[in-house]
Amino acid sequence: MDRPELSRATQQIRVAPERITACLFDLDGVLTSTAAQHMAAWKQTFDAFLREREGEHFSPFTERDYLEHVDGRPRADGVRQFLASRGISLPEGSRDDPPASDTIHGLGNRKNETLQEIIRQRGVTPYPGSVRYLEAVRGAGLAIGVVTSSENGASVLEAAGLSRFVQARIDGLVITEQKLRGKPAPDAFLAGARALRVAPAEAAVFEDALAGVQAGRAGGFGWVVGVDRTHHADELRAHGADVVVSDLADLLVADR
Ligand SMILES: O=P(O)(O)OC[C@H]1O[C@@H](O)[C@H](O)[C@@H](O)[C@@H]1O
Repeated sequence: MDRPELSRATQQIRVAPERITACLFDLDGVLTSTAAQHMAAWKQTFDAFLREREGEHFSPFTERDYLEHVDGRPRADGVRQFLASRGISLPEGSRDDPPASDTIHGLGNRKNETLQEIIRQRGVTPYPGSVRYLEAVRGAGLAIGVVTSSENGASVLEAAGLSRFVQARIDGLVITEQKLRGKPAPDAFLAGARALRVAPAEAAVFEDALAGVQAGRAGGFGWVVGVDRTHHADELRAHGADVVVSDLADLLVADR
């Protein structure tokens, strides 16, 4: 006869394949719901810029533009890549350009002002399934790192109450400081693995951005998990995800 209490007691929760000893999480859209806030800030910034330049009949910034050119990439790379897709080139400028300047960095800083205002209004929420997964990963004794292109990484983690899980953080500021190439290059994830003292083959990458899964694949990571919150699972697979889930809690499988 089946004895449910007994089988529950003997169930183990498996969080990742056996070879994995460390987990490297992207932040926006993977642990916190801030990907939508980034997208909204980029849309406001680029639409105002394009309207000013091209008049009322400008072609607006779309979700597709975000996924292909901006999502997951460091701020200035996103500006450069999106403008290039529209055949626009601006002077590079420098990191401390005022937000009003029409330079790559000025436009990036304009977006950052808008992002911070949106975050002030809406706050930062962690995905409940991601918190459950982080708890399970920590409980299983795996190391945890966050690898995000965002220069706001530390404050977003703190506001979401997730800093307590994180043993190593590679964020947009570290990427600039250490002159790492941004995603889709694997550099930031490789730096995360080094910080946790694991080989890439022993580490898992969790990413919602096409550029991010591409970086995980390029770095030779042991398990690349795509997180699909905007119906782009096939593209995540095509860019290198081994598995795609819609929520990290879906990875918590009972293993008897
Ligand atoms: O402008 P920030 O906060 O430095 O963020 C840079 C990029 O960080 C990534 O995490 C986001 O996916 C992108 O949307 C964002 O543009």
